[in-house]
Amino acid sequence: MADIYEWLEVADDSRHRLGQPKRIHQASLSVRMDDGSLRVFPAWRVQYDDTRGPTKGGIRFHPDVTEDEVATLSFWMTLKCAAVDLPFGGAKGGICVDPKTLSRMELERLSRSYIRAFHDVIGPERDIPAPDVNTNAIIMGWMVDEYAQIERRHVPGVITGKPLGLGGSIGREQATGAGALQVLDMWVKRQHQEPGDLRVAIQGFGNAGQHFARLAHDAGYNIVALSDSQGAIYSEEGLDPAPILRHKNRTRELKGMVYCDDSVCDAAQTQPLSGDDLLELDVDVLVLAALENQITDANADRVRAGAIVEIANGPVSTGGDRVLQDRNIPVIPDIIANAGGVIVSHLEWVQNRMGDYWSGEAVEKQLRRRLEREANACFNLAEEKAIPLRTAAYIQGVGRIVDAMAQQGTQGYFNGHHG
Ligand SMILES: NC(=O)C1=CN([C@@H]2O[C@H](COP(=O)(O)OP(=O)(O)OC[C@H]3O[C@@H](n4cnc5c(N)ncnc54)[C@H](OP(=O)(O)O)[C@@H]3O)[C@@H](O)[C@H]2O)C=CC1
Ligand SMILES: O=C(O)CCC(=O)C(=O)O
Repeated sequence: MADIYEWLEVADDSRHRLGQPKRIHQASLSVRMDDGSLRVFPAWRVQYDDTRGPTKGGIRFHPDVTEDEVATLSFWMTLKCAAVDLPFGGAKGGICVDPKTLSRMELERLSRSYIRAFHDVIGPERDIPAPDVNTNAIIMGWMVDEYAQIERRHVPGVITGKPLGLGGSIGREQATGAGALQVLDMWVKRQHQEPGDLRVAIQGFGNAGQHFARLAHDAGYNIVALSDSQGAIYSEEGLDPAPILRHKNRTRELKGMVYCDDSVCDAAQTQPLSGDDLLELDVDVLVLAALENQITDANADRVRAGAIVEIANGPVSTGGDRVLQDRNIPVIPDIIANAGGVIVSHLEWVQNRMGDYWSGEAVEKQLRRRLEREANACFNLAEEKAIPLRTAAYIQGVGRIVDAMAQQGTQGYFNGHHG
């Protein structure tokens, strides 16, 4: 961050405030298992900065979740919301759990217990959770219901990414993938390239990766490789994500696709691949849509992609970024590339507060307009100053945050402003 602060001549007060999270909430969630035993899961909600508005960010269920990880993710949420000019600060939540080992009832009890633990620190004007890794609309539905039961009233604006029947927004489900494709399209156009000429490999086939793959395929990109946590598949001829998604939903893993007898899958041309090998394929675009630290200083010198799109948060480490910069491999950074999700979450929150709901076209139009404006501003700044796209995106986000801090005056923060 030091270079960003130098660029913007950020005052010491703001540097101190942005140097650590404003609030870290921790809880131990006791959950009754189906067999009668009790398990306790560590959980966090970290609210990094609320200068520009209520804090916003997803909740992650993963066995590797730690307080440090949630805090880092909450910092990136703060930068992301500011970089695309949403009236939100940044937060993130997490539970250290492998949700794949839980039954549906156990998962529901765990999700509800998260809300009971953090009920007092979230709310539509305080902190608004949403889905992230291994959480989805169904889980958000349980959570918003738990919050309503505690409050004894409907409060749909407390959580976004909900099912439509509980106040969710049309378009939120695919928003992260759709936004990432829009940003990639804009970048491709600036390079005077055509989607049909580009070979794309995608790491991660969950909410963000699946929708990106489907929409990119429809837009003419040639998807040659896909991976999930169990392995990868590759086809020189190109993969059609639709039947692959059906297979994944049926079997929960991609790699068996090679041997499946789905008539749309040409097994002869689809080969298995290791997840690590996917990262080193000779492709035009490598899309990272799984977890952090996938490209580091240990493997960045073996990347052969022409460009990288970060749909995941932090998939390229600082060391990896340095190597890619030296090798002139552009990285379209997470806080712009994956901002479609939180942009439509904002639209959902606005609809909840108005009590009126919009068509898919209206949501899509607003998403496109905001991303076009903010991604273009980032691309222009990078070009004008000859700086990496990530530096430009950070300048865009941090600039707005420190301006707002300056406008607050000097005393509010220290007096426990906003709680
Ligand atoms: N959902 C959203 O709206 C947003 C998500 N993001 C970010 O996008 C990323 C993905 O999130 P999301 O799609 O929601 O999460 P999901 O849980 O829906 O999907 C994650 C995907 O990553 C796969 N995966 C996990 N580990 C690996 C690995 N080592 N190699 C390859 N694939 C792996 C999972 O495999 P498997 O299917 O086998 O479990 C799964 O397919 C995260 O970084 C998240 O923070 C960012 C903005 C918004
Ligand atoms: O939709 C949201 O509020 C946040 C999604 C998220 O967690 C993210 O953008 O990383």
